[in-house]
Amino acid sequence: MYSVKEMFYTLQGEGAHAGRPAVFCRFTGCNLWSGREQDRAQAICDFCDTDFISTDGQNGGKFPTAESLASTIQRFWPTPEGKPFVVFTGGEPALQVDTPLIEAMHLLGFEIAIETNGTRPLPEGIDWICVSPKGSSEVIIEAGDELKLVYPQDKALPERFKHLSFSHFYLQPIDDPRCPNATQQVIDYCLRHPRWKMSLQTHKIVGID
Ligand SMILES: C[S@@+](CC[C@H](N)C(=O)[O-])C[C@H]1O[C@@H](n2cnc3c(N)ncnc32)[C@H](O)[C@@H]1O
Ligand SMILES: Nc1nc2[nH]cc(C(=O)O)c2c(=O)[nH]1
Ligand code: SF4
Ligand SMILES: [Mg+2]
Repeated sequence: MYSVKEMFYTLQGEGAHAGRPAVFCRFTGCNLWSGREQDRAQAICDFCDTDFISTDGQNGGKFPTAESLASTIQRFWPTPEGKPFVVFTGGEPALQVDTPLIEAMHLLGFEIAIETNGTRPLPEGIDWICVSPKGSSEVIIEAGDELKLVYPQDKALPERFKHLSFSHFYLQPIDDPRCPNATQQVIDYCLRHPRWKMSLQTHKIVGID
């Protein structure tokens, strides 16, 4: 059984695929925060910008099989032309994405991306792996396509991750009222350490999902 908060068709806002049309499938639940505001201050990840509790979002629900979830995702793709693209996110999608779901999406011709905190194993076959480390948590996914670190984080400094095997290294300004100058801090860090690039949350800038 897969538990999905919401699904929608939009442009990927972040990272190397920013601007690319994609179906977003947001799973419920996370291993680094309960999702409840009263638990935020104690959470390993305390700056999350997302509601991932329960299946009450747009097109959310429970899906008993990989095929039923895959065919629902396919319905959001507008045309048979081109390569359809799905982004699995959450919450923490690594808690639910499994081999049957990867195989079902590939059978429908989809390219598959994941946004993960990197603390849980992933099934084989995901086409684009984005790892976004959180605070003091241990990252076990040490290779992938992009490492996208929310910055600044006291307990997750960029130096800890720069040796890992990723094709792209991004710093994404933290969207948090406690840190109003995060974008300038990212600019300054990238200019001093040019292996890092800036990732902006462009969907928030233009006002789309
Ligand atoms: C909501 S998370 C879900 C996927 C996964 N749990 C993770 O953390 O990567 C999706 C993306 O949003 C980023 N993100 C979450 N809260 C943010 C914030 N306040 N400011 C900037 N990026 C944020 C995460 O780092 C991650 O790259
Ligand atoms: N447009 C858009 N792009 C995104 N990239 C990562 C997102 C996420 O919440 O995982 C996200 C999101 O929520 N919306
Ligand atoms: S790990 Fe991801 S989903 Fe979980 S609380 Fe942090 S940003 Fe949100
Ligand atoms: Mg988001």
